[in-house]
Amino acid sequence: MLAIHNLYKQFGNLIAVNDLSLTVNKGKTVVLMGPSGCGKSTTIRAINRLVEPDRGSIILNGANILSMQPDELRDIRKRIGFVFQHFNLIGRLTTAENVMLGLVMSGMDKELARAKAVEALDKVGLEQHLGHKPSELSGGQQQRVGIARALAYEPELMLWDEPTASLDPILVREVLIVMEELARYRASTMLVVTHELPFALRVADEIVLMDQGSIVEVGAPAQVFVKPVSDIGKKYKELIEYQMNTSAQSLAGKAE
Ligand SMILES: Nc1ncnc2c1ncn2[C@@H]1O[C@H](COP(=O)(O)OP(=O)(O)OP(=O)(O)O)[C@@H](O)[C@H]1O
Repeated sequence: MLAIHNLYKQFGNLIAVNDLSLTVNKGKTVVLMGPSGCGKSTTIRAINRLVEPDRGSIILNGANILSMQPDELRDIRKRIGFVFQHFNLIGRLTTAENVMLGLVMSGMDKELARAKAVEALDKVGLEQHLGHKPSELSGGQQQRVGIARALAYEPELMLWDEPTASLDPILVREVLIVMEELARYRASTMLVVTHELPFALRVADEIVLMDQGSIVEVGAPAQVFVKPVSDIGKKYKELIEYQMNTSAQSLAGKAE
């Protein structure tokens, strides 16, 4: 279980995250949404201390990540998978080698690391591409390698920071399908920053809406997007209604 209490981060005069508290229960998928610049990435990056908050606590299974020393932090990072917007694969390495690299560098035997890489790549549907270089893969496949790289550690918590934001829209779907499968069938605990409304609607156990560094609304998708109480929630509701008006059914009507 992940519990964030009173997280606060300022960049110069700008308050990026303002006394934010949030809980993610084991096995649940929580989707963090909100306008650009509202502090979503800063929050999620603070969890494995890619950003150093000014104050607050981040408790994962009883231990406060923000008070950990470097060696404890190194260990906890192995238990937290992080999928970034940019996949940062190493071009001269194969798919399997990219996934193995972190495991081998953290001291794992090469054969075992390879077996874990193959297993993780199988989970994201890339078992046929073990020997391919990133340049031989589509953007969606490259991001699935990025997901496998995080999964190979068998993390207890998966953090996703806009994993589809740099993808061609046509390739977004294959990544969302993998994420949905992980959320539904593999009982990972997931905190996801995304602007993908269909994913949030289909997969989230809970939606957390942020605005200007603070949480403004929390609830199940059916609550937040159907009966919103916050201004941001109301804007998402309008957006969903707008998108539904261009659904396949109404397109079919136009084609007749
Ligand atoms: N390293 C930094 N130095 C200075 N300002 C920063 C830094 N990182 C983030 N910010 C600022 O903090 C605020 C919150 O940024 P953050 O990236 O957390 O927002 P976000 O909600 O993830 O936005 P987006 O959806 O556009 O990624 C923004 O105003 C951003 O410009």
